[in-house]
Amino acid sequence: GMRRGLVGAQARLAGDKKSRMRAPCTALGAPSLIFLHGISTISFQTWLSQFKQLKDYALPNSSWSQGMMDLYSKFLEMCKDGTWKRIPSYNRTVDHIPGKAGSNEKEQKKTRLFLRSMDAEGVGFEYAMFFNPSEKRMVCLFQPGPYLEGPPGFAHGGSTAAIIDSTVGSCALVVAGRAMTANLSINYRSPIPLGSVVLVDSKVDQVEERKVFLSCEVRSIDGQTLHAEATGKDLAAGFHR
Ligand SMILES: CCCCC/C=C\C/C=C\C/C=C\C/C=C\CCCC(=O)SCCNC(=O)CCNC(=O)[C@H](O)C(C)(C)COP(=O)(O)OP(=O)(O)OC[C@H]1O[C@@H](n2cnc3c(N)ncnc32)[C@H](O)[C@@H]1OP(=O)(O)O
Repeated sequence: GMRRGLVGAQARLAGDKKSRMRAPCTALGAPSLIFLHGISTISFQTWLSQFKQLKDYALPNSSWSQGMMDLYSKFLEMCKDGTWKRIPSYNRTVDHIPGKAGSNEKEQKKTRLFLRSMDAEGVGFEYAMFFNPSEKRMVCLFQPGPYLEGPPGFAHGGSTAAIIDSTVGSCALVVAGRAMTANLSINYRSPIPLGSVVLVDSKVDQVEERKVFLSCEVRSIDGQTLHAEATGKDLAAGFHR
């Protein structure tokens, strides 16, 4: 069982020099340190899984159009001087929370982050987010796939709301820590063709205690078409729960 495995692994790692060299040492420090202190904070399973590569869905794949690739490369370029940071994207919310990545394996099978819940590439939400710390701005490059249809050939209003909610929500999360969307109001100005690429551009306008006020615009890559505009009100975790 878990306990015996744990003790066995602990002994093996702590005792046997060779395996200590083999186990991956990272910023977390040598495994023995983890076992000295780690046992009380994270389980062996979680410790191990942090080394197991979580699949980052915000990396280019063959379903991305040239437009999506070009926009991605443009933002990647702007990450070089630190102005922008690429936000990794996993298929479970907890995997984004430092220290919780890969936790409770068996639960892992049950829940999926909504926008990462379709198995095939390109059919649903293809997106990648970049954050600009000095502007408190989160942008999301979004390419809606054919399974997000609302009006024939165009994105469903709920899929647009979902990508806006996730971009605004992630912006509030990064700026204010754990946050929930309390209010999201969207004006739909021009339908988004399926397969096109749009930029969801959100920023924090104001923070008042726990309230985070954000605004967001969804535009075509050339900036010429305003598809939607939104305001969001997120509540940073109330801590009274
Ligand atoms: C940890 C950092 C990790 C770093 C992460 C890095 C990258 C992030 C990337 C990916 C993360 C992955 C996934 C996350 C991405 C997307 C998630 C998107 C966000 C969502 O999809 S999230 C789900 C939908 N969301 C809900 O499911 C919320 C249901 N709801 C509630 O849970 C409560 O309703 C709550 C908590 C909102 C408030 O409840 P509460 O008890 O905390 O606050 P309370 O009621 O006391 O109100 C305090 C003051 O806010 C005002 N206020 C309250 N509600 C208002 C409203 N609706 N409109 C206008 N004003 C409102 C009051 O009027 C009062 O104002 P005043 O003080 O002036 O009277």
